[in-house]
Amino acid sequence: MIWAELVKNPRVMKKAQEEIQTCIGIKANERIEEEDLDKLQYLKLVVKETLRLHPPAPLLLPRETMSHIKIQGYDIPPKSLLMVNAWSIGRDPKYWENPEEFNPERFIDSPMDYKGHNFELLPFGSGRRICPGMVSAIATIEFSLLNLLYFFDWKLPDEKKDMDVEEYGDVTIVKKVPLVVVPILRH
Ligand code: HEM
Repeated sequence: MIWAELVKNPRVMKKAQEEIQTCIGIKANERIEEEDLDKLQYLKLVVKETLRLHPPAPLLLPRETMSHIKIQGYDIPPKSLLMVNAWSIGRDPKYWENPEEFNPERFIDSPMDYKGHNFELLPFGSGRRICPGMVSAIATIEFSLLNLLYFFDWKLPDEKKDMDVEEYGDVTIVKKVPLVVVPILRH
């Protein structure tokens, strides 16, 4: 979904590429190293904003209550199945300004993170069942994104006017209509 959002929001794609240009420049050996990621702030915000709008596991994993509990005035009996809708929380106007807008800048100077402490942003869940693959997943996504933005510009095929960001799935979700974008070599 990152590519769908970046192609739909060329301003964001340009800004992420300008940051790469400024902070990494053109590398003589043409190899991006993992340490290069430390220099990039905006690219990380792009990933965070994508996970807010498009959490790949939108309902996390189900929980079962062990005892009688009360949540926001509702009585929940023991052994009830609870689902947490991270997708909907990530778009709730009570917590997010212009929630449908793809705007990585919303995280500038914000302590909000996806590590399970901020319940407004839960793409990896929270608590003792939080995703154990989070660090590895983030490193892989950021590193792949950096490589693809460093080496290529991306655009819609000529016959396409706009990029849709509709999703589809159940436990995990993917882009509903397969992504078609054209890479243009930069270096
Ligand atoms: C963007 C990538 C990923 C996302 C968004 C994601 C998201 C999640 C979420 C939401 C949960 C449920 C957490 C909860 O209910 O509190 C979960 C569980 C889990 N994830 Fe991930 N995950 C990702 C990548 C990975 C990777 C790369 C691995 C393994 C290398 C992994 C392994 C697991 C495992 C084993 C669990 C079950 C943990 C348990 O039930 O105790 N995930 N993940």
